[in-house]
Amino acid sequence: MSNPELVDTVNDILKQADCLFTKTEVELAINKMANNINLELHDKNPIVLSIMNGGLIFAGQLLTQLNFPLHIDYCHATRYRGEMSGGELHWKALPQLALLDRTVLVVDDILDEGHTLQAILNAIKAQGAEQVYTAVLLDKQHERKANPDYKPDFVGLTIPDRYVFGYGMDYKEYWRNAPGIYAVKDH
Ligand SMILES: O=P(O)(O)OC[C@H]1O[C@H](OP(=O)(O)OP(=O)(O)O)[C@H](O)[C@@H]1O
Ligand code: HPA
Repeated sequence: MSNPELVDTVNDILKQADCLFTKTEVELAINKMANNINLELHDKNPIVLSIMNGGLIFAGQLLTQLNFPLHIDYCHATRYRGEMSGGELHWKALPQLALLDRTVLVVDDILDEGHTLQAILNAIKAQGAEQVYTAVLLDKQHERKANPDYKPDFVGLTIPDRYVFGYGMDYKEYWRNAPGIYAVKDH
């Protein structure tokens, strides 16, 4: 269903947004993360678990730069569901590979309040994974973290407390394809 008014509105969101990081800057951050992950996980035969949908683009770009044997799987947990603030976590797809005694690298786009990552880590540990690492492209800076002591193993970039989209992250399910990290005007 085409909807010219909607298309205009969605285009305006990108036009009015503030670019926090360009494509080049994000790519550089992902390169650095890949180098660190290569050093740390090269002999661990890990499962790289992408968290859909937001983790899709980051995981895709990261994976081609990992230079060691690994398996790929995904799960889908969502608590924003097209909104700008999070609610209850819904599991839409669980990992298919057996995680027992494996090293798992969880790959997601953003650590915001951290409820999503904590729930995923709990689920992975409950399945008997030997070791769990986390890689997030963005860590949002604020005082609302579910677990303020938790730090991901690999972080690409830190961002201020604004609602962002691009590189897999959505604004009302749009602009996951935006080639940079953008903050919505006035948010
Ligand atoms: O740290 P939190 O406050 O829990 O938020 C982070 C999570 O929120 C987003 O997912 P979302 O629920 O929007 O699902 P989606 O990836 O399918 O868009 C994002 O991709 C992270 O997984
Ligand atoms: O700032 C955000 N943008 C997009 N998705 C998100 N999920 C948590 N925080 C965000």
